[in-house]
Amino acid sequence: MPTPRLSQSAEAARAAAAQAEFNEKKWIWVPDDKEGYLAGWVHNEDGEYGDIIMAAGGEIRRVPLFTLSKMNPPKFDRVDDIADLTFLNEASVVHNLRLRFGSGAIYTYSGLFLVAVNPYQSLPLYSDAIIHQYRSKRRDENAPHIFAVAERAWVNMGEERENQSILITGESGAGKTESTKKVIQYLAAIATDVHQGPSTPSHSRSPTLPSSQSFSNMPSTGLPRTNSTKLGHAPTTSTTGSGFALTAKGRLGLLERQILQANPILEAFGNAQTQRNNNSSRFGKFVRISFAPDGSIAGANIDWYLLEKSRVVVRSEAERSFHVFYQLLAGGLDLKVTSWRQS
Ligand SMILES: Nc1ncnc2c1ncn2[C@@H]1O[C@H](COP(=O)(O)OP(=O)(O)OP(=O)(O)O)[C@@H](O)[C@H]1O
Repeated sequence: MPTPRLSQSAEAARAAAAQAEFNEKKWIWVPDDKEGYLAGWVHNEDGEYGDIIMAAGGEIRRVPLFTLSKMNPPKFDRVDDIADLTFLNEASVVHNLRLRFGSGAIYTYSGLFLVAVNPYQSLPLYSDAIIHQYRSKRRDENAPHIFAVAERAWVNMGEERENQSILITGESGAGKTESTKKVIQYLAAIATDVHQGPSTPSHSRSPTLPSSQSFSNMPSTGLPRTNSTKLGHAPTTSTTGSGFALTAKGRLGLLERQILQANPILEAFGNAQTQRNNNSSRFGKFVRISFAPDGSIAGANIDWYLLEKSRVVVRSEAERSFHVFYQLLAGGLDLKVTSWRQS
């Protein structure tokens, strides 16, 4: 057996020490108004209450025992899949997401789901190189990522010959619209790969039946009143750049570009600055992408629901109307379009 490298043995020693320290005490999470949860250990239990020594500072807090949550051993820190935690409680989930976020990992699995924590800054996570890193890989071969979800849907479509859906949900400003764009970016790149050539890696077989994948990003209330846009016969006039013009294999096909470039138009008419989000979608969106038997994109359809039309005439003072009005004014005044679009 090869001798472990120093860094590996140092890491193992650190883990063993952390585990030994953990074993010495009854570690728990204490709810905290400011921090959410703080680490501590039980010093003394007395009926329904316990005296807890807080890990940061050594302060002793007397709290009801039912408010405490069990802590997972340190080997579970930064685990890729929350479902792997021994103690699956809110405090442990928040702790894991926080640790991961602190080291730049905004994505974490939770069983079949993917949790995305909005970084509110541009991270180098969506380049062509990263697309290739996720292409044809199983979920456990890479760190959690929205591309892995898109890849899984793609592979399932081919293997099961069934339509696939990806539901993206969250509160306003959580990152639903951005996540939807990343899924489309990935699928467009894959489809272009299929178009362009033979280097499709092993497990990424092309689907053998026409099929479709859909993504919805919908408000949670009300009956849908839908409108729909078909892509595939669109005029050749170009729209503003999508930011996804090229894949590592070359230029995207016309359809792939149309799908990506529809977003700025939709966002101009349906998005507005709110107090929570500078580019808030004021409508629900259902994107359907159809694939041809060879795996290339055959067409796309976008349904939209429940546009908040009242925003045109009434809104709070701190918010704005739909972007398009400001863009028209800016264009008319020969000014630069304001920076509502960040990507
Ligand atoms: N993965 C990401 N990387 C970098 N920034 C992001 C990411 N996701 C979201 N953001 C930032 O957060 C902002 C809000 O995200 P987004 O518009 O996707 O939220 P949303 O959930 O669609 O909100 P709403 O329901 O109000 O439309 C984006 O404009 C962007 O600045």
